[in-house]
This record gives sequence, C-alpha cells and structure tokens, in this order.
Amino acid sequence: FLSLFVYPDKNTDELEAKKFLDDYNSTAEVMWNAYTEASWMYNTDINKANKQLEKNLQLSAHTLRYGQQARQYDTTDFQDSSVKRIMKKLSDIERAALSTAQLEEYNTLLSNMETKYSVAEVCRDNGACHPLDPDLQKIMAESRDYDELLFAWKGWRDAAGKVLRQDYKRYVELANTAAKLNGHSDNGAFWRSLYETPTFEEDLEALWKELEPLYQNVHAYVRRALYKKYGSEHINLKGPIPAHLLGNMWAQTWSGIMDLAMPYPDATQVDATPAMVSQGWNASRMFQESDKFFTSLGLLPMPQEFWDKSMLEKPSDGRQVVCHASAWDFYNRKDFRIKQCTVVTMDDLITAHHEMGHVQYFLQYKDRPVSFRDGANPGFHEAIGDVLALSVSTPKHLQSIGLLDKVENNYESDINFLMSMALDKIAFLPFGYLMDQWRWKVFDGRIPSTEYNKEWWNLRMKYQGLCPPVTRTEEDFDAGAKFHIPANVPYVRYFVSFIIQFQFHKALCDAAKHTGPLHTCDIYKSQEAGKRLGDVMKLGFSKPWPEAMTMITGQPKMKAQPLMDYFQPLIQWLEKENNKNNDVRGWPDYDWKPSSTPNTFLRQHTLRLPQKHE
Ligand SMILES: CC(=O)N[C@@H](CC(=O)O)C(=O)NC[C@H](CC1(C(=O)N[C@@H](Cc2ccc(O)cc2)C(=O)O)CCCC1)C(=O)O
Ligand SMILES: [Zn+2]
Repeated sequence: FLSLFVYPDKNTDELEAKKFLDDYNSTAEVMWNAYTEASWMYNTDINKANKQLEKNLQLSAHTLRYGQQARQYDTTDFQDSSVKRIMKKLSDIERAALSTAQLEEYNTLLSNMETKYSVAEVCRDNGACHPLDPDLQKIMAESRDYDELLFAWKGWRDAAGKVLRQDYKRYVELANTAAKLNGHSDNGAFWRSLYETPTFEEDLEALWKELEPLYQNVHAYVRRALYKKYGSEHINLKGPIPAHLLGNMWAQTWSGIMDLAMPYPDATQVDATPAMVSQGWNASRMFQESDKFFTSLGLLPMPQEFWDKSMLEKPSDGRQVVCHASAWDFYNRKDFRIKQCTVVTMDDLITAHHEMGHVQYFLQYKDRPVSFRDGANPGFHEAIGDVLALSVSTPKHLQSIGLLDKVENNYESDINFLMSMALDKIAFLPFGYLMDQWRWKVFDGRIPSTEYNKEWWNLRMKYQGLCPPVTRTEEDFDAGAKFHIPANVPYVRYFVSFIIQFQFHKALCDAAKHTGPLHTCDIYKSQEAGKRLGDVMKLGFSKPWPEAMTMITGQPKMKAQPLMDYFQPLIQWLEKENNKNNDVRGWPDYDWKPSSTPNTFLRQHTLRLPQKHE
C-alpha cells in the first residue's frame, strides 16, 4: 500500500546513485578548481579582464545539471547514509535555480558590490586618499582624536556604504527568488538551514541572554574609560557609546583601545607587537610560527604549494587586490592558499592563525567527496584557528616564542590579560549576533528597504549599546560598509564560533591534562589535543555537527559555560569595579545624542570665514 506513495518515475537504484555521485565528484573537482583559480586571479589583481574571466567560469550550469539529476532519485530506502546526505545537499542548487537573465544580473550585482567595496577610499581636502586597509584601519585603532576618528568613520560609510544601497536592494530580491525556487521561505531561511538545527534561532537567543550580562559589564567599564578620555561632552555614562571610539571601524572588537581600558597599567604588558617589530618579524615568519603550532599538535604541515602560491602581503606593484583576509581550497587536494595583506602586529598574528585554521580543515578533509569538504557547520570552520590562537595569546606562550620578555604570574597581570581577551571576544558577541539578525529580517521582509539604516541602528543600539556619532538617514547604508554584507558572506558563523571555540578550548585543555585556570592553558605540543581536533576536521560535513561536537566535548550542544569559566576572574573584577564607580549596566538614556557641533576637525580646515582684508 505504502508503495503507492513513491512517485512512479523516481529512481530508487542505490548502485546507480553511487555511480552518479562518482561522476558528479570528479567533474565538480575540475569545475570548482577552474572557478577558484579565476576567482583567485580576480581577488589578487582586480581588473576588467579578470573580472570577466571569473564571471564566465560560473559553476551554475554544472550545479543545475547535476542538481536536476539528483532530484530524480528517491533515497528513502538507501542503505548508505552518505549517499542520502550528498543527494540531499545536491538537490539545493542555490542561484542556479534562477533564469539565465536573473543569474547574469545576480552575478553582476555581486561582482560590482565586491569591486566597489574593495576599491573604496576616503580622500582629504589636500587630495591624499586612504584605503580601508591599512590606512583607515590604522586610524581607527590608533587615533585618539575624536574628529579624526569621525573623519575616517563617516568617510568610509560615504565611500563604501552609501554607494551600495541600490545594488543591495536588487540582490536581496534575486537571492530570495533563488531561495524560494529551492523550497525555502527566503534567503535567510536557506542560510539557517545549513546548521540543520530546528531550534537554531531559539538556541542562539538563549546563548545571547546568558552572555548579555557579561557584555553589559564590559560595556559599562569601557564607557567609563572613554569618559575619562573624551569627557562628558562626548560620553554619557548612562547612554550608548558613539560608535567611532572603540578602536575598530565597525566597533566589532575593541582591543584597539586596550591602552585606554588597561586595568593595571603598571602590570605586565600583553601586546606582542613591539617585540615583533623590533625583532624584524615579517608575514612569512608569522605564518611559519603558526604552522609550527599546528604541527606541534600532530596536525598537518602546510604543503610547499601553499608557501609558493599564497599572497601573504599586499603587493607593492600597484595591483589592486581584495585585502580582506581569506583562505582558499582549490578542490584538487593539493592546492590551498591564504590571501592576507599582513601587517606586523599581534592582531595579524592572530588573524594568521585564524586563516591557517581554515587551511588545516581543508587539508584534513581533502580526500572526502567534494560535498563533504565543508565544516561540520560554518561555525566549526571559523573556530579552529581561533582555538589555537587562545593558546598562542597567553603571556606564557608569547614569552616562550620571545615576544614578551617578563611575565608575572600575579593577579593584576591576569586581569590585564583577561581584559585584552574580553575586548575582542566578549565585545564581539553582540556584533556577531546582530549582523544576521538584520539580514534575516531584510530577507524575510520585516525590514523593508526604506528602513535599512534605521533598523541597522536600532539593532546596533539594542545589542551593542552604540549610537552613530553623527545623524544618519536613509540616504546612508551603513550595513553595506561591512565587508560581509556586499560580499554575500553569512555572519552568524562567527557568533557560533566565539561560543564553541571556548568549548573546544576547555575540552582540548582537559585532553592536554592542563591544571589551573582555563585562561592560562596553552595546548602547545599536546598530541592528545591535536588528535581530538584532527579527527573532527577529518569528518568535514559528513556527519551532523552535534556528532562532531560530542566527539570533542562529550556532549552535543552549544554551551556558554566554558566562555564564562574562562572569563570568571574578570567578571568578578568588573562587577566590583563597576559597582565602585556606581556605573549603570546598559544604556537607559537610549535617546541621548553625541554633541552634533560641526566637526571641529573640518572646522579647522574649511569653516574659517575669509576676513575682509584677505
Ligand atoms: C574563500 C573564502 O572566502 N574562505 C573563507 C573561509 C571559509 O569559509 O573556508 C574566508 O577566508 N573568509 C574570510 C574571513 C576573513 C576574516 C573575517 O572576515 N572575520 C570576521 C569575523 C571575525 C572577527 C574577529 C576574529 O578574531 C575572527 C573572525 C570579520 O573580520 O568581521 C578577516 C579576519 C579574520 C577572518 C574568514 O577567514 O572568516
Ligand atoms: Zn574564518
């Protein structure tokens, strides 16, 4: 009787399905390799020819052909779970579901948005022009001049955000069309489906609710530090913080203002940058150091081809490149690269480990079918490098590689270290969470294009307790000034990563038989830790991620507790410090606005009125 419900013409031959998948796999390797080469060419030499080449080598024809064939199979009674899993993944053909004309328009929009973002720069009255990388990033991290920061902050949003608004609006429509053609309610639903977790949104909200008090304590403390620096004219101790004062163009991580927030200035320094510079470190040395850490755990070394073909520094031959760091799998099991406009700083040493984490994952799953050459979920791929960086960042480890001379094991040094980590890891959580909150609402229509910017700032206020330093309107498109928005790269993976990397760190520290506080753990040279991580990376996307989570941590869920354990000493210190200062947690004066006097930086340069005699 049940057999009547099997569609008559569906193919239920499992052997045929396996042959079909072998054919798919070998053709996919060839097609994806060619496309990735073209994309690499464009990213490392932005010009019309390379842009055209990348557009020509689209994978959609291949995806469409094999996707349609995959849909002819009914895998219900198949024995091999991998065959079922791959068939399911192949059946979602993403943008290949669009018509030829729509697909052409979609790819053109993505290419144009990426180009506009990558070539944007901010020019001064004297004609000097500044790209984001490294110029504006350097100003945002190092300048302590309210108006200079405002110049870079506003200038970047005018140059990179504003110009993308129309492209973005049309991209949303086409992305949703493709998602619906694949059976999703909208593109946000498609992005969330990659986690295969029915309670995904509720789980994330629960994690955020657990961690929000930690964030509000860090926010209150940093607001007090900025009040000391910029005064009551610019900071309201009961209000949101102007978004350009946090040491980063998007206020996503705050370690750039560690000097203003250092709890015990006389205790140990935690920044290795001065030593790296004085010892003449360069990009290659930074990546070699990272490679040494991975191999010390018994993980795989970078192949020679990696060293030969990566782009580890911004080219000096005038080529325009996409400077935003990235790790590349060329899908031929041999060629893996990193593209990073590396500068010699501690920050970029951490980023190097982050990118090397991606390549290690590529290496570990390279012999799997192409459909399984992915993280257990996108957050896993983002967490690997950061887990190792948690060990590298410890004063003990930095001293062992000669980047910190004296290290004291006392309370004050501990608090200084934990503050530097919190300014990155805790400060990031609300940003990592709100980025796709905004996009999910844009995709499902709760945020119409007429309210892109209003809703962006509502979320920036709600989660981060930030406000724009100058008035914003719907002429602006501030979300577009953040790489991942025009680049069509989902972001909640980073929120997931910042939670699970502490679960992994705790589990690997246990495997390494670490004793003492979690934040002092350095898993360097632990083969046991390396094996636990390597075995999960080898799985790739072949098993649902809760199985991978259980292999590392012994349980299947995302949990906030390890992050809270790691920061426990600092949380207690912050509670005491904020109570001592009588500081309010949160920003009850939510409608306070920073002084909107004309930007004194500009006033010095343009608003002086000519005198009669001039
Ligand atoms: C071919 C391709 O695109 N490959 C993917 C990897 C893959 O999917 O296989 C890839 O390389 N993506 C680039 C992206 C780069 C970075 C990033 O964008 N980071 C976020 C969030 C964040 C912030 C602080 C932090 O400590 C860690 C993360 C940001 O800067 O906002 C820049 C610096 C670090 C990571 C990346 O590596 O994730
Ligand atoms: Zn990453």
